[in-house]
Amino acid sequence: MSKLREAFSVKRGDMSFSNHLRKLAQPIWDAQLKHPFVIALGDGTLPERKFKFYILQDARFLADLSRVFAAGAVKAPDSDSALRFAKLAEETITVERSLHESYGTRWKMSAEQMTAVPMAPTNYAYTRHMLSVAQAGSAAEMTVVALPCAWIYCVVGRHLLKKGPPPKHHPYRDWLLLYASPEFAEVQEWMRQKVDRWAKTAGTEEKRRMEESFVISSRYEWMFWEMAWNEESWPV
Ligand SMILES: Cc1ncc(CO)c(N)n1
Ligand SMILES: Cc1ncsc1CCO
Repeated sequence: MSKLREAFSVKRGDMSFSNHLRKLAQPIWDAQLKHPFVIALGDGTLPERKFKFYILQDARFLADLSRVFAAGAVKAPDSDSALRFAKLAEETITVERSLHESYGTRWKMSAEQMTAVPMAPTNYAYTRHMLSVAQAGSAAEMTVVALPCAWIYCVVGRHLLKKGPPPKHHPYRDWLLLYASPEFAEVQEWMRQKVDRWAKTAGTEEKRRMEESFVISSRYEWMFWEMAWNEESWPV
């Protein structure tokens, strides 16, 4: 596109709302790819202890993300969207259960022991943020608050596998393959379509809330890596 047409289309506001959101959060997204946890996860040098901390927190995170999708099924304005959110709620529980099974065996922990792990501060704050927006907001706001989860993991997964599939002996191979998969990419594509559609009829105030929720969720995604890297705990 020529510079002139580019400037013209921006002026006319041709950019989709989801791309507008991503642009707002771009510095935060760039910072994730440089986070030491993400780099070490990709090259396989991440200490198992930190990975274990992350997976145990993430299992609890996914249980709440599933509730956020379930709220989407309640709020969806049409039955196709309701069905898709209900499926996402189900799939998220399935992914959470498979974490319990595979890593439970590896670390000799029962499902009860895994769910009894207390949430670290950042995980608690992030999931409260999502649950509160999902409960108080519209279907569009619910979708936006959960969009960085699906979209950032897709970007991170693909970034880490840019140079090709992980070798058979890579300790975090399954994780990388899950998030770099086309099936996972489809989740954020569908959510973006919904956001772009619903943003067309959203008011100025609602759009402002969507921008705020998206940026806050993006920040919490960065903070989740930081939480796991530092094995964060409650100060008192
Ligand atoms: C913290 C976090 N964000 C996003 C995903 C992927 O949805 C995940 N598994 N965990
Ligand atoms: C968004 C998301 N994150 C982990 S599982 C899931 C739902 C679809 O696999």
